[in-house]
Amino acid sequence: MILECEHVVAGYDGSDILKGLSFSLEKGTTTCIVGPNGAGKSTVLRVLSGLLKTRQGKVIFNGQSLAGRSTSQILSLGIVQVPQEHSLFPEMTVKENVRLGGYLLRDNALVNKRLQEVEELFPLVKERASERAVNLSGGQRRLIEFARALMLDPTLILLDEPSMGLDPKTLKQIFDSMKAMQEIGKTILLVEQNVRAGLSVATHGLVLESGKVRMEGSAQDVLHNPEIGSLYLGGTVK
Ligand SMILES: Nc1ncnc2c1ncn2[C@@H]1O[C@H](COP(=O)(O)OP(=O)(O)OP(=O)(O)O)[C@@H](O)[C@H]1O
Repeated sequence: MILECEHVVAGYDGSDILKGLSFSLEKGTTTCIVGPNGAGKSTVLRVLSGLLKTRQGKVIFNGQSLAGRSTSQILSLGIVQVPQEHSLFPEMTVKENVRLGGYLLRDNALVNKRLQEVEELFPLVKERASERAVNLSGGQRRLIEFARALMLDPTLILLDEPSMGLDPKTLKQIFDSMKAMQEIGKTILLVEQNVRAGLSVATHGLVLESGKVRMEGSAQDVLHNPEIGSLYLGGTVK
């Protein structure tokens, strides 16, 4: 297991949102977290990236506890998050934005090597290298955010609703690029409102309800579970 969450309690102000959450991620898998609004899906990602501290329980990543670690320490350990809102610097070029993803490396030769690897996986990085990020479409910006996240060669990539606001054609590119990241061995934890598409790209599914795991299993099992189907997939999600 690359990540283990054990009885995690976490929340905001006076209220607990995650109420004793336990789950684990196997290396190289893609897990899609689904569940109703407010279930705590994004909160899970915030805990794993260190933006939110746990109140109880523990998170073990690659054999090490995340307790007391800052967001940049967690980045160095190999967990990187692509946030829900777009996060490129609009006036900087694509290449400058992607290079920034390697800011913790402090070794120019290594940054250049990583940039080359990332360009191979995401040709758009090279094709639009000197374009300012502001000139890209929403889907292209998302791909560049994925590319930037890969600069540290992370073990675990957290994706918070990456398809938000994108048209169906662009959506396919986003999901294809997740598959490409899977193929190079990355472990992915994905929160996706587009439940069917999210579970289709994933190997595992985790159903969250009121801050607890309602069901976990293979993505196909979750996708075809009649109860889950009627709750989250019935009619509204294509
Ligand atoms: N910064 C915050 N301060 C206070 N409460 C918050 C904060 N962020 C989220 N919450 C609350 O925590 C609960 C869980 O939020 P979270 O974003 O994890 O849900 P979610 O499952 O991702 O749902 P959604 O699909 O609506 O994004 C919600 O009730 C939300 O209002």
